[in-house]
Amino acid sequence: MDMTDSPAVIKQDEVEGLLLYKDLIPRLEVAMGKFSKRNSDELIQPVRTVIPLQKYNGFLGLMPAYMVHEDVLCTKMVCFYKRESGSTLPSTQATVLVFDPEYGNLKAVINGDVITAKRTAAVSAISAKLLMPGQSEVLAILGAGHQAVSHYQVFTETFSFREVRVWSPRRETAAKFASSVDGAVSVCDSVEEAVRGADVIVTVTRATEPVLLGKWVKPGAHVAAVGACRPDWRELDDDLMREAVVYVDSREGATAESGDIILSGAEVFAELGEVLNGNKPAHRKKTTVFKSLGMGVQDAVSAKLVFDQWEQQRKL
Ligand SMILES: NC(=O)C1=CN([C@@H]2O[C@H](COP(=O)(O)OP(=O)(O)OC[C@H]3O[C@@H](n4cnc5c(N)ncnc54)[C@H](O)[C@@H]3O)[C@@H](O)[C@H]2O)C=CC1
Ligand SMILES: O=C(O)C1=NCCCC1
Repeated sequence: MDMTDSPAVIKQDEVEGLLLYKDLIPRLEVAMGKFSKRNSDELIQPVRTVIPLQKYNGFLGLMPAYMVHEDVLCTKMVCFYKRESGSTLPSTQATVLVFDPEYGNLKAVINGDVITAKRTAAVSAISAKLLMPGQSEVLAILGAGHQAVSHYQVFTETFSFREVRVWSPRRETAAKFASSVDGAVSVCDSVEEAVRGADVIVTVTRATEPVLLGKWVKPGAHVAAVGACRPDWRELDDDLMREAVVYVDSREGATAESGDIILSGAEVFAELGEVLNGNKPAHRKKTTVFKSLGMGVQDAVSAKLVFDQWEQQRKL
């Protein structure tokens, strides 16, 4: 591609076909490991800038990242909203801009919704691979929207659960989710019913108050907590946050943005990257929480994969 060319525009259905978990997961592991080394000669990713859209109960997040080993410079722009429980509007909408790091020209405008869905789910799967109990048989998913679908896909592709359960505040939303995926899913009427005895719990809700209480969580279970990405929003209660060993994607992100961490006063034990680097242990036998906030480097490796494959296909 020449630097005077118009940028490629890569749409949602194309991204869907180009971004596969088998390619994404190892690259995310490398990127998170490098991030945790904090070597600015290799990788730069500041905490995202968040602009409130007060009139619309929303936020714009700007998520730039530069990664030398992948030679990728990009920024995601993601709008996310506090929605009513029954709203059918999307909670997040995203676009990723990819630049040539040498010259600064815009190379691609990529739909960011599939990237956001898949890279978030892939990172939760990495957390589970490291932290879930050895014999994990039951997966519970709280929330039944976009992230629930991508989490279901990668968790069932990567692990073998005997049972998968789902809960949503509206039963019909959970039932619709269950009938849309390939495979059996039990629809639960309460959070307690969904999580009792579960080995792995994924929280992918729009909740702003705790929905998952520590007293319902089996000791030793792993929780991948994906929602509640504002300092005053919660998905998990204080009991769970204080009893669990807490892992995060980025310490700076978590201590700036996670209501579950800030308001509970829970201590962050490690970043996933530190575990991947062998610098911190994975406490598989203890109750663990992975608090995900999302990182620009995760979008950057995803965008690079999509763009490289899009270019290859164009040459055929
Ligand atoms: N950590 C990260 O990197 C990312 C986090 N997110 C967050 O993940 C969450 C889920 O995102 P999407 O699946 O795209 O949203 P979505 O709007 O597609 O689905 C959210 C689901 O949450 C449930 N829900 C709605 N209101 C609720 C309430 N008051 N209490 C409990 N459950 C409720 C419903 O089942 C709904 O389908 C959101 O909070 C979003 O901001 C999204 C992208 C990346
Ligand atoms: O990383 C992301 O992308 C998001 N994180 C928190 C909320 C919306 C999107």
